[in-house]
Amino acid sequence: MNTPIAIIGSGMAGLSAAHALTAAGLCVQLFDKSRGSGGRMASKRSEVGDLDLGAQYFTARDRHFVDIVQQWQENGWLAEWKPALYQSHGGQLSLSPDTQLRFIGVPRMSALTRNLLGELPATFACRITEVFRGEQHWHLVDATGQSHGPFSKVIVAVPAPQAAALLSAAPKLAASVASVAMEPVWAVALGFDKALDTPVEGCFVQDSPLDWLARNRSKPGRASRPDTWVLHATSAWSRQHIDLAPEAVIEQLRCAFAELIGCAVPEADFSLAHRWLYARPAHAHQWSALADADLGLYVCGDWCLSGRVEGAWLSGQEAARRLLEHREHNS
Ligand SMILES: Cc1cc2nc3c(=O)[nH]c(=O)nc-3n(C[C@H](O)[C@H](O)[C@H](O)COP(=O)(O)OP(=O)(O)OC[C@H]3O[C@@H](n4cnc5c(N)ncnc54)[C@H](O)[C@@H]3O)c2cc1C
Ligand SMILES: NC(=O)C1=CC=CN([C@@H]2O[C@H](COP(=O)(O)OP(=O)(O)OC[C@H]3O[C@@H](n4cnc5c(N)ncnc54)[C@H](OP(=O)(O)O)[C@@H]3O)[C@@H](O)[C@H]2O)C1
Repeated sequence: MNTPIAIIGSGMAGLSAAHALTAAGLCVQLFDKSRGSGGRMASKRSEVGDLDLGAQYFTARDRHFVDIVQQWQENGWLAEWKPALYQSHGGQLSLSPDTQLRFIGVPRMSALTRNLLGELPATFACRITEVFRGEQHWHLVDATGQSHGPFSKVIVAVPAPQAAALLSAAPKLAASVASVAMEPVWAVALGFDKALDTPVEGCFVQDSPLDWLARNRSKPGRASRPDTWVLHATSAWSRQHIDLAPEAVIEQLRCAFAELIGCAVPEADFSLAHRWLYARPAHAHQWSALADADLGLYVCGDWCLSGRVEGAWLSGQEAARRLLEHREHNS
């Protein structure tokens, strides 16, 4: 049997690499520090239903990604989201329809990555802290000190600041990855027993602590009651308020929401806040994926490209392609 390939991170990039490698007949083993797959495409189960706190939707522009998105849609894992879209500039709210196709996992964003995970071998609640190479093979050590291996190659598919810490075996690679800054985002969910009196279902926001807001019930497959909303702060606001208590974040973003939405906003009947420390890369890159192919160490993630779901998928594909290419040349 093949010595398996370790993939650290079961977000879109890690799952994309896993699919490309298993399609080529190789064995993979995924590891994730969370209890499930999906990473920043996660959805939170709550008393008011599932809430997509990270990625809100995604677009498909690359033709390979367009093709796979179509397959996922045919499998019933995705739906198109057609919200009544608004924009807010300087406090002025206006309708902002466009023709962009936007996709979401159904019945929650994380359903897509759960479907992609399928039966792939994966170890969850396992934070990898060390990646080292023995004489012939790679081994991983987790936060409890347990070691995992042997593996023929390793793909690190986690946000850049977390990846850099795992790359001490390849100092040049580690230095490139460590140069990538990622920005935080505070996300807040609000639930109202009595629906808000507004036609807004999604809104791109400028000149506010908020960057984006979405109304859950406008998304296919979501509960219609209570009326729940997800608000994202800008990265600048999130950085400035990084250590603010969640209750204070909720109140400040609720006030910003009330100022722009153009209808009465009562106290929320439900609220929660989630802090994404590494939400998006500070700058876009055109790296696709990074590697020390002779060592057998590969790095991928949205931050190698656009900082979007599409970029994460493309980056995972590229890491797998480079691994397979190197393997072929050396066989
Ligand atoms: C608030 C927010 C809103 C967003 N909105 C959009 C949007 O509307 N549209 C869009 O296209 N994109 C959006 N994005 C970006 C999108 O979510 C990401 O581009 C994409 O999900 C990244 O996938 P990834 O696999 O590269 O990384 P991740 O999803 O971060 O996956 C990395 C995985 O690695 C795991 N991990 C990390 N360190 C370790 C370790 N040491 N050991 C084991 N496991 C580890 C994590 O638990 C995680 O599951 C948004 C992101 C956020 C945070
Ligand atoms: N919050 C986070 O941490 C994020 C991390 C990574 C990505 N984030 C957001 O994801 C969205 C995905 O971008 P894309 O796939 O390119 O989607 P688009 O819908 O095309 O949006 C891109 C960008 O364009 C502006 N925009 C698009 N449509 C409209 C419209 N109808 N009216 C007004 N503006 C529109 C908008 O940019 P602004 O700078 O104007 O707000 C969109 O952001 C994308 O939203 C990322 O921010 C979040």
